Amino acid sequence: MSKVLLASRNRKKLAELQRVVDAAGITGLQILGLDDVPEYPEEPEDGATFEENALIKARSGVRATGLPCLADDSGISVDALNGMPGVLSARWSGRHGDDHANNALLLAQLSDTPDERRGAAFVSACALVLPDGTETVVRGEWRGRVLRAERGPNGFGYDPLFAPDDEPAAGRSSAELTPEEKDSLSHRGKALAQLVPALRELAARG
Ligand SMILES: O=P(O)(O)OP(=O)(O)OP(=O)(O)OC[C@H]1O[C@@H](n2cnc3c(O)ncnc32)[C@H](O)[C@@H]1O
Ligand SMILES: [Mg+2]
Repeated sequence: MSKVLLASRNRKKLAELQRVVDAAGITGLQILGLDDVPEYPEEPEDGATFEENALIKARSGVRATGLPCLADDSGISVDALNGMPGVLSARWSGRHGDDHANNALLLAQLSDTPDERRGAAFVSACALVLPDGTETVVRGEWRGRVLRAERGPNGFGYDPLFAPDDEPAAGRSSAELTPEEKDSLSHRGKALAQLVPALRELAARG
C-alpha cells in the first residue's frame, strides 16, 4: 500500500482529501496525517502566496519523513479588503485557528460594505512533493459573496459566511452544502482534482 502524508493540522482538510481520493476510485493509497507520523519541527507559514506556503509545508514533510507529501494552503480573499485576509486567513483575528473570532472580525470589517461589493474568493494551493524532488503545485478558486451573518452547520472556517456564486448552491452558504456538493464546487475540490492523476500513479506504484 502506497502512503502519502497530508502535512496539515486541520482534520477537515484530511477528510476532504480522503473524500476526493475515494470519489476518484483510487484504492491502494493510505493517507496519513501529521498525527500518524513522528513529530517534527514545522516551519512557519510565512510565504507571501498560498503556493509558497503549500510548498513550505510539503517540503518539510518530505524532509522529515521521506514520504510523498501533500499540503494545502488556503484562505478567503475579499475584494473590498484588497484580497485580504488571504494568506493570513487562519490567524486574521490574531488567534490562529479561532474560526469564530476570525469570522466575527471579518463581519465587523465589512459591516458598512453594501451587498454589491461583498464579492470574495476562496483560494486553495495544493503542493505535492515527492522524495525524488518532483514538485507539483496547483490552484483552485471559488467565487462567492460574504454574507451578513453565519449560516449553516457543515464545513469549517469561513464556510458559514460564504455564499457561492454557483447556480447549484443558490441561496445557501457553503456550510449549508452537503460535503459532496462542497467537493464538487470548492477551491480545494478544484485544486485536488488536478492532482488526482498523480495520486493515482502513486497508488499504482504499490
Ligand atoms: O496549515 P494547516 O495545518 O494545513 O491548517 P490550517 O487550518 O492552518 O490551514 P491554512 O493555514 O491553510 O489556513 C486556511 C484558513 O482559511 C480558511 N479556509 C480554508 N479553506 C476553507 C474552506 O474550505 N472553508 C472555510 N474556510 C476555509 C480557514 O479558516 C483556515 O483557517
Ligand atoms: Mg496553517
